[in-house]
Amino acid sequence: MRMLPSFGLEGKKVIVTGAGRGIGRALAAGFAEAGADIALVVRTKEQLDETAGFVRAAGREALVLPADIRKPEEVRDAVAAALAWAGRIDVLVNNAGMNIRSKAVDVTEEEWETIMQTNLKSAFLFSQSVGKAMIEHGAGGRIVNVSSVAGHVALRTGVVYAATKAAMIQMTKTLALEWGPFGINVNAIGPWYFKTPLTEKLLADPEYVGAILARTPLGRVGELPELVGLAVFLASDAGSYVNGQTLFVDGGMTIYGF
Ligand SMILES: NC(=O)C1=CN([C@@H]2O[C@H](COP(=O)(O)OP(=O)(O)OC[C@H]3O[C@@H](n4cnc5c(N)ncnc54)[C@H](OP(=O)(O)O)[C@@H]3O)[C@@H](O)[C@H]2O)C=CC1
Ligand SMILES: C[C@H](O)[C@@H]1OC(=O)[C@H](O)[C@@H]1O
Repeated sequence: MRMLPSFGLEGKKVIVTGAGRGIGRALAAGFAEAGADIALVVRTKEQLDETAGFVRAAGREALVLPADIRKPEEVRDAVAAALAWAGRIDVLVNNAGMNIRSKAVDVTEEEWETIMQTNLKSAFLFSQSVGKAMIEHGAGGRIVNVSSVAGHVALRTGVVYAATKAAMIQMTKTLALEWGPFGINVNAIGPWYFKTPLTEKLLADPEYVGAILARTPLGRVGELPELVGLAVFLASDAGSYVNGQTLFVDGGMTIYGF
């Protein structure tokens, strides 16, 4: 028996949500470089088309699926279209997410609903549709949820966002328990700061970056390939016995006591 399993994703059929920019675009490009064909889901079609270009430049196929994942019917339609295109789904990456950085006393019900629907409900509905298809197909599968350090430690970037990311961690464990018997691994990654459109304004503020680095043992923010490598590992043969875990890709931030 070989002692080094494959870290590749040759021929795998993958759905990446929030693939229009930032972490989702990096994940889609990295998964394609690892050999996967990618169904890309996001609202802004122009950004989706750009990401599809990266996937095709890696020699892989890309399916562009414009959708507002706050709408359950659009989630179900996207999964159905991906299944019709690929015949099966091997990996689901629940990446799409957003934040409204309000103080708790200022959070409106509309903000609550938007953040919850985008970050948590959509991830569950995608998991439910894809999980059903994986079980019916009978060949197992992988689900990788993009949570956050905010789901594990307290940040100053909003209580509702934090609640969605903590819920993702528990949803990961529970689905891993329920779907493990079907050979479906469910894991999460918990990023600390990475430079994307979601965080670029914050990371442009030297004082804010100083506060980040003061809590980060590695003394720097992450680079997107460092996050992609972890996600590919979880989707690959090399990660086949990891299930129900949340791996923080955070430079050591979540272990920083004093
Ligand atoms: N960047 C960071 O430092 C960190 C990010 N994360 C998490 O990583 C994930 C990606 O974040 P990041 O890349 O930085 O964010 P970006 O804002 O750069 O990208 C978010 C993506 O999600 C999509 N999206 C948002 N709302 C919807 C919707 N309703 N329907 C469909 N697509 C939607 C956006 O596309 P569009 O607007 O076109 O719909 C976009 O493609 C998020 O879950 C975030 O919480 C976690 C920790 C740290
Ligand atoms: C690290 C967090 O997930 C990230 O930091 C921010 O400011 C974003 O809004 C997210 O909360």
